Amino acid sequence: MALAAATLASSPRVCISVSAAGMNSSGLSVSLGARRVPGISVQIHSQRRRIVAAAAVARGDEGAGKTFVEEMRAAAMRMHTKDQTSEGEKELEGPSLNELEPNLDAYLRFLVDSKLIFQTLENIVDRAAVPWYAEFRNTGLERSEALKKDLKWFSEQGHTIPEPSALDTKYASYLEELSEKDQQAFFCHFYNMYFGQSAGGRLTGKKIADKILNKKELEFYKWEGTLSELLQNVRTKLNQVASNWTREEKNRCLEETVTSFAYSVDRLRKIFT
Ligand code: HEM
Repeated sequence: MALAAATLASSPRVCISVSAAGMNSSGLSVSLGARRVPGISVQIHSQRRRIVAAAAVARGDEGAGKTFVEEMRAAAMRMHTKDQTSEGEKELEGPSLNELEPNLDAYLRFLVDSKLIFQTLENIVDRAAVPWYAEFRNTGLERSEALKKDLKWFSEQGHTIPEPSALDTKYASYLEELSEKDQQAFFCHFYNMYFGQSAGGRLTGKKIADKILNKKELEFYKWEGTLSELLQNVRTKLNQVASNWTREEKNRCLEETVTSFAYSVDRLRKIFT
């Protein structure tokens, strides 16, 4: 099957190349490195290698003394396109998100999918099958309750709330599985979902609200307390936990950034199609 890089890469600000080579009839399913992830197909080997190599460079030269969260952030920034942030390294392929109109039905689907993923992350840390997950309960960054309120509001406005997409349903299962089998990789998703939402997620939400919601600020983009402090508390805890990880475990976490972006970028992209 022809390369479907276009599926994600030609969409606004999307920077992950996607291969359809392993698609099955139910949609997308391709192995991600050694791990098989149902639901999304991404050519990641070279990207993962680049992220780990860049992390090594950062530790050696430019970033000696970097905390692990700084390493995770650097890996995430590398996955951005240059127009998203000055630290982005990817070329923009296709039109910029700013040039496209968001679609309200698609945005509702995005909110439903986001609720599913945040709820999954929050359930996992609440259950704390791995004891240190409990450190990340009630951080103040939780988003599922806020999204519940937003969806109730849309429903009251007469909108039909859709079911979660098949892809994000699979992503939720993937996170459940990862949380049991690979704590380090799981925490990469945790980090990117919450920190991404507080940065680019907020910017995108504002642009969408300006265009199609008459500037209404959704609860999804509001935090109780001072956001910078909430983020800093979580950074501190993440650094504490990661201080017990081997270099190999840290690298596994960094490599997972590619998969985390693949799912989130796909979720975002659909708002504009
Ligand atoms: C439309 C798409 C996006 C835009 C416009 C965007 C933009 C940004 C911007 C402006 C920053 C702040 C850079 C700075 O500190 O100066 C940022 C940070 C970040 N973004 Fe994105 N981003 C997008 C998508 C994503 C996605 C899909 C993820 C991952 C799921 C993500 C994860 C992150 C993370 C982890 C940070 C670092 C936050 C921190 O250090 O507190 N971003 N992004």
